Parts: sequence; structure tokens; C-alpha cells
Amino acid sequence: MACLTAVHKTYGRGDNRVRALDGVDIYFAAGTFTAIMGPSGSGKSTLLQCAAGLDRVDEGKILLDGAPLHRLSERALTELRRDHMGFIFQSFNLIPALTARQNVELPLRLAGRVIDPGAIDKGLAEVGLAERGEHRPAELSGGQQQRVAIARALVTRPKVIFADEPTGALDSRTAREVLALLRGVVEQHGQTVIMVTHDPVAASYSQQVVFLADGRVTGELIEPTAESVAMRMAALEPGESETKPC
Ligand SMILES: Nc1ncnc2c1ncn2[C@@H]1O[C@H](COP(=O)(O)OP(=O)(O)OP(=O)(O)O)[C@@H](O)[C@H]1O
Repeated sequence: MACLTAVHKTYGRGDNRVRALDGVDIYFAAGTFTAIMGPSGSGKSTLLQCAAGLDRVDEGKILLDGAPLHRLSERALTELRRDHMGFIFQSFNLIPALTARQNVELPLRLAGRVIDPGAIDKGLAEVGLAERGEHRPAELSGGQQQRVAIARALVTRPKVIFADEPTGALDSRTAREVLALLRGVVEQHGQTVIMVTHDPVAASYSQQVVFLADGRVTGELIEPTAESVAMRMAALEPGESETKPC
């Protein structure tokens, strides 16, 4: 589904130069849930931004469902994101003036697609918000707002969903509900989820964890548990990458 090969990304110049990604190779198989973990500043958000074509790489290749992101024009990238990617952020990023339903409809409106009210009802019901469609974000709890954001990310049935700390602003019970929803997206709809997180419990909902340190992949864990992730994080040492080549 998504394949990063020898990706390098540097910010700043001269003395301020920061090597955010330093030769990253990762393969994300279609229909899988991957967590990206690593210490603060290890390059997790940069990796997500580059994999989603929100930021340009300096060197290397990014293939998303066969499309070479590193070579596409801004316009082509915008269309690809609009049609095939969904985004979920820590801070929900809902439009305050719009109701939950209108927020969910927004990606379809922006894409000029026909809006089927029944499909929006279904999308809201899938995230447990069938009764809340007419509420504005300020009238919803954090967990409910994040569920609106998930419904919005799913409404175009994107192939891949990028989530940056989606549970960072939620209490642990609400976080688990949101993570179960993301896991369900993968299991029931075969979509691909790529999630940056600091939280070993959040990572345990994924099927594989990729660890980053200093802009490099240092290893991965398949079928992680919160304990195995926490141990790996505590002992994070650069080592041989186990990720598959493309
Ligand atoms: N726009 C930018 N300009 C300059 N430096 C940046 C920029 N974005 C990120 N960096 C630097 O690149 C490195 C990687 O940052 P990134 O945000 O990807 O790390 P992270 O692992 O997501 O960190 P955190 O867990 O703290 O969010 C850091 O040293 C950061 O300071």
C-alpha cells in the first residue's frame, strides 16, 4: 500500500540543520494497522507528513498505492489526499461553526461529490454518534469530537488513514474506544491505518509497531502488547531494521 525507500528529510540550513529522517525504509501493507513510535524528536510526525505527501522529501521514494508521491505536482498531491487519504489529529481539527454532520460532509463537499444523507447517517452511527449529528463541536465531549473526526476521515472511504496522536487529548477509557474504532476500520473495511503515538497502550491496538530514533528505523514489533512496546521503548537502541524491502 505505502512504501518508503531511502527517505531523507532535513529542516533548516547551516548550524540550524536538523536531519529529521535519515534514510528511512518502511513498507505498510494494505489493510494493516501500524503504530509509529519513538522518542520526542525522532521524526515520527515528519514521517507521517512525508508519507501523506503533506511535506516533500529531500531524497528517496514514496509510493502510495503505486502513486509516486515524491514526483507528483502539488495539485496531484492535493487530489490524491482528497480522494484516497483520511486524516485524524490530536486536536480533532473540526470546524467549530459546523455541526457534526456538516463536519463529516465537508470532505465530500470539497471533492464536489454527491452527498447521500443516508451514508452520513451511517457514518455517524458507525462511530456511535447517531443522535449527535446536529451538535456543534463545542457541545460535544473530546471523545465525541474525535469520533466526528474519525467519521469525517472515513466518509470518502480512503485507502489509508493517517493519525497523529489521535488519543493524545483523551482520557484512557475514551482513548480505548477511539482505538477500537480505528482497529475496526482495518478489520471490517480493510483500510490501512498509520498512527503516530507515544502511548504503548495505543500502540497495542495496532498489528505492528515501527520504532524510530534519530530519524532512522530501529526495529519493529509484530502483534505488540502494551508491555512489549513499553519494554522496547525503554530500551530503545539503534539496531538492524527488520522492515521488509519494497
Ligand atoms: N518545520 C520544521 N522546521 C525545523 N525543524 C523541524 C520542523 N519540523 C520538525 N523539525 C525537527 O525535526 C525533528 C523531528 O521532528 P518530528 O516532529 O518529526 O519528531 P517527533 O518524533 O514527531 O516528535 P514529538 O514526539 O516530540 O512530536 C526534530 O528535531 C524537530 O525539531
